[in-house]
Amino acid sequence: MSDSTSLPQIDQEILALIDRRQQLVATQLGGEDRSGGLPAALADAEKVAEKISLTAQTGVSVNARRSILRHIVSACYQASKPELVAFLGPVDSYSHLAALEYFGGGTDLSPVSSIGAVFDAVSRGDCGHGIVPIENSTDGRIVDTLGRLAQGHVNITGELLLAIHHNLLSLSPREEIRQVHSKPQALSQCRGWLADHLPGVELVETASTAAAAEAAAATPGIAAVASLAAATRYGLGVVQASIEDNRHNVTRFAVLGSGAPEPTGDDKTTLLFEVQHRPGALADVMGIVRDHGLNLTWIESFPQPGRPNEYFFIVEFPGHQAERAVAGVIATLRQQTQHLAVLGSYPQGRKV
Ligand SMILES: O=C(O)C(=O)C[C@]1(C(=O)O)C=C[C@@H](O)C=C1
Repeated sequence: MSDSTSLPQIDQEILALIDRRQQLVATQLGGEDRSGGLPAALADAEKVAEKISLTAQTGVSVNARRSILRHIVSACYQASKPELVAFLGPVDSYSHLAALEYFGGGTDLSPVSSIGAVFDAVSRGDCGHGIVPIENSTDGRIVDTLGRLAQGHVNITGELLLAIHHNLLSLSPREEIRQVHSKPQALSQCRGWLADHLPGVELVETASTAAAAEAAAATPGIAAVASLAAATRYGLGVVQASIEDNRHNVTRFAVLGSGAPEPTGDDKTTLLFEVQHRPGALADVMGIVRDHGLNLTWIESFPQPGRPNEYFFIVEFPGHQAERAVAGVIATLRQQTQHLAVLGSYPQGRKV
């Protein structure tokens, strides 16, 4: 066989194998919520890529194997149960990078212009899932996300922890930068660096870091705080890489949907509730969680719009609502709090 005939033939064989794989995925998925299994299938594909790479002495790199297999896995899911995933765009925002990591590059991703629009797309059913930032290790909670979670209508079905490295991007050299644009959270995560290196330069808030990159690409003298992927996409120079104040800057993303994932043995549960306006009410809630042997991993309070001195609380702890201890906490809290909502029990997120 000559090279010119063998390569197309191999490509045909690869595609035929992918079709075979997709048919198997379609059979296995049946009526199930496809995204329950997708992150696990992507993780399995990564293990296969690593295992094969250990025995193969030559050939394509581990990274290439990893991304090819991940793409095949998500494309098979997409072909078996098509759906759209909404994220805060435009493309190459951190939310986009989180969506690619969680759902793989074979899933159809739909950019929208705000966090609220992600919630709208999922609650209206235009998109099967959405992904939104919920908490950052430097800057804390993402208020827009908590406000919309409090309104109900969608569940949390998964999470992902993404390492965030910000970059100063521009068409211009540093000395010609007059304005720095970005999402308030990104500006805040770099405020020390910006104060030290660009004192007095105007900071301009945008709807997302990728929207800032678009603005920087349109006008010399404007810089954006955004991802390296955005630099490539929008044709910007990297004036300075890694300008986040905290080297271990991580943003936790919540995956939104309407389903309820099955227990995996490594899950967490998120609850939202109001407590009565009396001394010790919140301490009582914490006591209930402790008495069931559970360890609170997150607690946030935020004001109820239009009701002074009244707060929602959001708490997270390990375990699934199908497990006895978690079910016990939920049942007791239902009696002792107001408007308790289980926002979701879902697999603990991995950090990438
Ligand atoms: O603007 C983006 O690129 C986003 O995806 C949003 C967002 C956020 O609001 O936290 C996500 C991750 C980073 O923390 C900075 C910005």
